[in-house]
Amino acid sequence: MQIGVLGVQGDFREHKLMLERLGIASKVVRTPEDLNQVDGLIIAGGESTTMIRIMKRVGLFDELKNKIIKGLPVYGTCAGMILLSAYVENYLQESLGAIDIHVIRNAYGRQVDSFVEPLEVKGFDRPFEGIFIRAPKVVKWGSSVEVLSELGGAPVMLRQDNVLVSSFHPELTEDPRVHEYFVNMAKGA
Ligand SMILES: NC(=O)CC[C@H](N)C(=O)O
Repeated sequence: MQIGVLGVQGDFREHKLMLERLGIASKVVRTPEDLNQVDGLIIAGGESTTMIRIMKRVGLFDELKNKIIKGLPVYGTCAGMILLSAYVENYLQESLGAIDIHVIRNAYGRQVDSFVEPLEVKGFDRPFEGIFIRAPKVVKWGSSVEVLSELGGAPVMLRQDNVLVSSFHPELTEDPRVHEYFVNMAKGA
């Protein structure tokens, strides 16, 4: 089993390190061909508009969309969550429509308003340190979406079948539990 980390932009190296810590083989994905070699994909935080532009240029946008429909397990953090969402409410931009959520970009404020908050996550026996950096807020979600964690009434970690998203950054902590959760998803556990 090999997990891909979308390497077009953003803090994908931190995700790769986390997978390495878990003893999981990983690969930086930059082309549609790379995508054929992975059993799951992580989309890091960064700038969603830049990521879409690069993905379209290299043919990754449509290819990834098809693969997700066919069942490829994906996990998007922050900008990755925006990319996977069904609809971005406050900017005119495309998204992959992989999970039935509506998001508002930068809803928690600017870079200087970044914050850390302990989160209760379904299935975790102790809180997870949620790091929020210009995070998106989920404002609508469908009935087939499972909320795994919330903060102040807004979901911050959600799953729909093969798609996992979080508005926070577990790759910036020392805690591998969210990545472990995704690896188990990719293994079909
Ligand atoms: N840390 C992040 O990924 C920030 C996301 C960024 N604000 C966006 O809208 O794309």
